[in-house]
Amino acid sequence: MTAGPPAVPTAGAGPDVHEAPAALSGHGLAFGYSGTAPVFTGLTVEAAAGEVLAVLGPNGGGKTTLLRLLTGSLTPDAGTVRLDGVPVPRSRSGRDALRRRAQLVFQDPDDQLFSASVRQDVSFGPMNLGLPAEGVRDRVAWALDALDIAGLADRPTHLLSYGQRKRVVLAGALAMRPSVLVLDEPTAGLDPAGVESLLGTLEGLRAAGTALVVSTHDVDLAFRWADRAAVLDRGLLATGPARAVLADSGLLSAARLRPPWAPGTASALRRAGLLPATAPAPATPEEVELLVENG
Ligand SMILES: Nc1ncnc2c1ncn2[C@@H]1O[C@H](COP(=O)(O)OP(=O)(O)OP(=O)(O)O)[C@@H](O)[C@H]1O
Repeated sequence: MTAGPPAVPTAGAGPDVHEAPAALSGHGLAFGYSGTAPVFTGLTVEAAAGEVLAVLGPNGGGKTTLLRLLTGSLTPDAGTVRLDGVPVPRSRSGRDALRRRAQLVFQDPDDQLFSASVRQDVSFGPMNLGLPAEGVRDRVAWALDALDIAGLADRPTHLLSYGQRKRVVLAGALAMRPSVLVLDEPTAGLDPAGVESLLGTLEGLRAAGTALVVSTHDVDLAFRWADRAAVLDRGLLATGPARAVLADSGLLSAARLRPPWAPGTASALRRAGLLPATAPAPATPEEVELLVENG
C-alpha cells in the first residue's frame, strides 16, 4: 500500500466546515424501479465511522441501487437510511443533507464530470455550499493533492485518460469533505499502480474516520481491505466481518463470485501434490496453510 494522502483537515478548522465522521446504515431497505419487481426488500447493512464496507454481487445484483439509496439519490420504498443511528427524514431537506454528508462517486466518471476544466469540476460542490472563494480554493487544492492530480488542474476534462477522470470525480467528492464516501467500483479500469495509489488515498480517509462503502467485483480486494462485506443478489445473501463472509465458498458461488485467492494458488498446490485434482480451490490463506501443514 502506498503512502497516504495529505492529512485530512480537522473538523471545524478555520471558517471552513468539515463534516464529522459518521456511521452510515440502511435498515429494512426495499426498492423497486417503477413497473419492475423489487430489486430487494428488507435489506440491512452498516458501515461504522472509519470502516470499509465492501458490497459484492453479480451484475444486476443491486449494488448500485443500494449505493444510491444510501446516498439519497434514490428514496427507499420501505426502510430507513441512518447517519450515526439517526434516521434521515424523507423530506427534500433530509435527502439534501444526506447527499452532502455521504458523497457518491459513480462507476463511470463520464456520468459525473460536467465542467470544462479539472479545477472547475472539483470546485463545483464547495462553491454550491456557499463557501468563500478562499475556502473553495483551499479545499480544491487539498483534494487535487490528495489524488495526486494537482498538475492536471487546468487541463480540459475531456482530454484526460479514464483513470485520470476517475481521480477527478473522486477529488470532487473529497472536496465536499464528506462524513461517508460511497464508491461504485472505484478500482474498475485502473491499472495495478492506480489501484494501489487509490487505496493509499482511501486508507488516509478511513484513518481520519471517514466511513467507506465500496461496491466491487474484486473479492481479493474486499478480503484484504474491507472490515465488513455484504453480498447481494437481488436481496442480501450475507453480511458481516469481511473475512468470515468471503471465506464462505458456497455463498460466493451462489453469488457468482470467485473465492478470494491469488490466481495460480490452487494450480501451484495441485502441482505440488498438496491438493487433489478434483478438490475445490482453497478459499482462505488459512485453508492453504492447513493443506501445506497436512502435507
Ligand atoms: N433506472 C433503472 N430502471 C429500471 N431498472 C433498473 C434501473 N437501474 C437498474 N435497474 C435494474 O435493477 C437491477 C439492479 O441493478 P444495479 O445496477 O443495482 O445492479 P449492480 O449490482 O450494480 O450491477 P453491475 O454489477 O452490473 O453494476 C437490475 O436488474 C437492473 O436492470
